[in-house]
Amino acid sequence: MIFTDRLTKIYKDGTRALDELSITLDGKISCILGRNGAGKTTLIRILSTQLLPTSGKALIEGFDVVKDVKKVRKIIASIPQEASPMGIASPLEHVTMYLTARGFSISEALRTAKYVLKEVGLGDVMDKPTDELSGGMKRKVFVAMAIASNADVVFLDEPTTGLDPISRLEVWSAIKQMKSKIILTTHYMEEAEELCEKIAIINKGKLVEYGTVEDLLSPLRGKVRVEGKGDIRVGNLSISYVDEEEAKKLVGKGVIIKPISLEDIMIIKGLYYEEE
Ligand SMILES: Nc1ncnc2c1ncn2[C@@H]1O[C@H](COP(=O)(O)OP(=O)(O)OP(=O)(O)O)[C@@H](O)[C@H]1O
Repeated sequence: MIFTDRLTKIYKDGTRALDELSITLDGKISCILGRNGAGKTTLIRILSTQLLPTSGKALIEGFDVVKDVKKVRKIIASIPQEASPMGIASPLEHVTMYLTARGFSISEALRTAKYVLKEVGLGDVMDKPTDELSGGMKRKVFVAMAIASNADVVFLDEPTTGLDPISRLEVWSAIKQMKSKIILTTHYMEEAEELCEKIAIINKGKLVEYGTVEDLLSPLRGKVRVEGKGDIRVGNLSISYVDEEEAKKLVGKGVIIKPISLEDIMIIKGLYYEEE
């Protein structure tokens, strides 16, 4: 369980990236969803003991991320957004070295590394120097490290950013098979819907909503999204939410009708409106 109490981070330039964020993440896979700049990376960096909070408290499985750093580091694995692999080492060497550093025997590390690299779709390139791999493949090397770690809690900061659709599916499938508790940040709604038991939506460093996909979608239950008609403006788009019966009457009248998704929750919460 991950727990924060009034967690605040104010950077040196005065940016308040987290603003008294109190949250309990209790899902097997919990997602932190938010737009660019919402505070997701700041939260992950604090939880994974890479950054100190300005004030407030955060606990991972009961251990304080400031006072119990060593204990926290033992039970977590984290892939930072900006991680980049060492050029000449192969994906297999990367993952194997990482696992041996975490206490795996060499044979166990090799076996696990090979298995996980195949799972994320890097089976054919696991012996190549990583600097010969594409950007998306390099990203997958780090996702594979976190997945293979088998840590109690694994933090994945935007694990599928920059990946093509097939790679994204491979990573999703590997993530679903993990035994670890996972905290994942994303701004892809479909990723959160596909993977996450619990979702926390944050904006400007504050918690906007927390719950299962069903909980979050409940304000719009029974409705559909109509694009091309309505008072809600998202960029150049007019949007409204209407009952299915009402939507049927709009068919053929130059509108697009779509099922409700988490994106709509972001819209009704005001997170996708034009900036005032
Ligand atoms: N080192 C830093 N110094 C000053 N401000 C920072 C620093 N790192 C992040 N910020 C600011 O803190 C806020 C939150 O940033 P953060 O990277 O946590 O957001 P995010 O939700 O992860 O965004 P993204 O989806 O774009 O990665 C932003 O306004 C950002 O500009």
